[in-house]
Amino acid sequence: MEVRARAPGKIILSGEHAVVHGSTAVAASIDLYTQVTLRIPSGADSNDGLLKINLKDMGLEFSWPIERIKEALPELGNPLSSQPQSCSQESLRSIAALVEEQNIPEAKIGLAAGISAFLWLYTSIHGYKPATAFVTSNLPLGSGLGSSAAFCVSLSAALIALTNAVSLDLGHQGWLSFADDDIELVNKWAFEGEKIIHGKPSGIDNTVSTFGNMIMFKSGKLTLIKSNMPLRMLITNTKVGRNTKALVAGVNERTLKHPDSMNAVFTAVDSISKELSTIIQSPAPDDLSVTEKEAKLEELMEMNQGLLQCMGVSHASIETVLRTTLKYKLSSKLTGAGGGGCRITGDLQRTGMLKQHAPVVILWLMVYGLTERGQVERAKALDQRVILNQMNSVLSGNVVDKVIAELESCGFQCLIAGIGGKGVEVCFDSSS
Ligand SMILES: Nc1ncnc2c1ncn2[C@@H]1O[C@H](COP(=O)(O)OP(=O)(O)OP(=O)(O)O)[C@@H](O)[C@H]1O
Ligand SMILES: C[C@@](O)(CCO)CC(=O)[O-]
Ligand SMILES: [Mg+2]
Repeated sequence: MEVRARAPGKIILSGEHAVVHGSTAVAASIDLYTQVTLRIPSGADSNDGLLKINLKDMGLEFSWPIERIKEALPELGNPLSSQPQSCSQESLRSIAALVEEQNIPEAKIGLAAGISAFLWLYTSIHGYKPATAFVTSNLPLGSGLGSSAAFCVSLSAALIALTNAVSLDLGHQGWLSFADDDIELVNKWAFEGEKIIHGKPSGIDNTVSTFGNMIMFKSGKLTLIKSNMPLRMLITNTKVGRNTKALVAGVNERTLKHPDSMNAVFTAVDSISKELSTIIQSPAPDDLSVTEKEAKLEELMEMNQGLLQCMGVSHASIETVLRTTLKYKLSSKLTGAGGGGCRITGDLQRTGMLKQHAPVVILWLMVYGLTERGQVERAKALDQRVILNQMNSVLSGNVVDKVIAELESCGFQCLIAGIGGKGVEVCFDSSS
């Protein structure tokens, strides 16, 4: 039996961190994916009695004799794939011991969290069957683009697809979506995996990776957003090391120290996310309103970035990107968990995690109307005379090319991502 599953990464347009404390956030899927191929051997083909995970991009493989897993996690003999379970502290300790036996290279120790989530999800859903999971991804790990969620969602989808808990057409050619109830199950299992990696996730990352599109999310509930604006994002990767779990814990600590002030910050973020989603969804009847909407979105983004600074999750490298884009009158904000304040960076350095984690932080800015493709889209939406004026001023400066060149000269990486595409899908057909 073999199945492939793929799940997208995400950007958060507004509300990261505050969403963990009950505020509204807005997120969209991006066209970068993690893919998991799960092979469960049948009959004589025993896979040597091993459970394996092969991280193809990194050339790493980890494996455990099934007997060793049985001994470490004896309570998982009767897996209940239709009932997502949280990993107990005791199971977490047993899983940590199984992961430690693998001697993960020091430079890749951040992978331990992902491998732990794999062991929990696999054994909770399939019990003690030998199998191999192959993983590939074009998302940077630990960057703010939801690599952990895309990993947990694609893994959960592949695992669930090979159980009786869902009904899928095994003869279908090409990529296939889950039915409504089944997709909820994938999302719930993925959330259990995210809990192992993040500590205290809000669930926004696994939800947007599962359902795709653009979503508004608050206290575990999602509302799909239909954007009436062709948004494009320039994502800048500052390549500064960070880790979501530590950053979320840092905001939590600050909230315990200054509950009233931090709650006021979270309330402000809630309003920003709500206003942002109203603007994105509102119809654009005339030229002026499109421009006005863009200006308002930029302002809201700037305000959200200021509040993220209050939460202590910005970073000197993020400030450099902000200053650079501001020179071209473009607003940016960090997306995802951010880059760590001085105190958290201190903690990370002490535990050696700064060195060990994939070193990236992402920022984004709107480039609607500023790229060549954006010009075409704007041309469709706006009056030709107005466009010519705007195009002239934009093209003479060639803003996006200039800002990208300057950001890259600082050592950052830039990419323009498509947003709001499909969520998780599976495929049983090895030819596609
Ligand atoms: N393809 C993958 N293979 C194995 N482990 C992965 C993979 N993708 C993510 N992970 C696990 O997730 C961790 C990164 O998760 P983390 O939440 O810190 O960052 P992120 O999800 O990229 O960013 P954010 O949560 O801010 O969006 C990695 O260190 C690893 O343990
Ligand atoms: C920082 C955070 O808000 C988003 C990470 O992408 C954490 C979460 O919501 O789980
Ligand atoms: Mg994550």
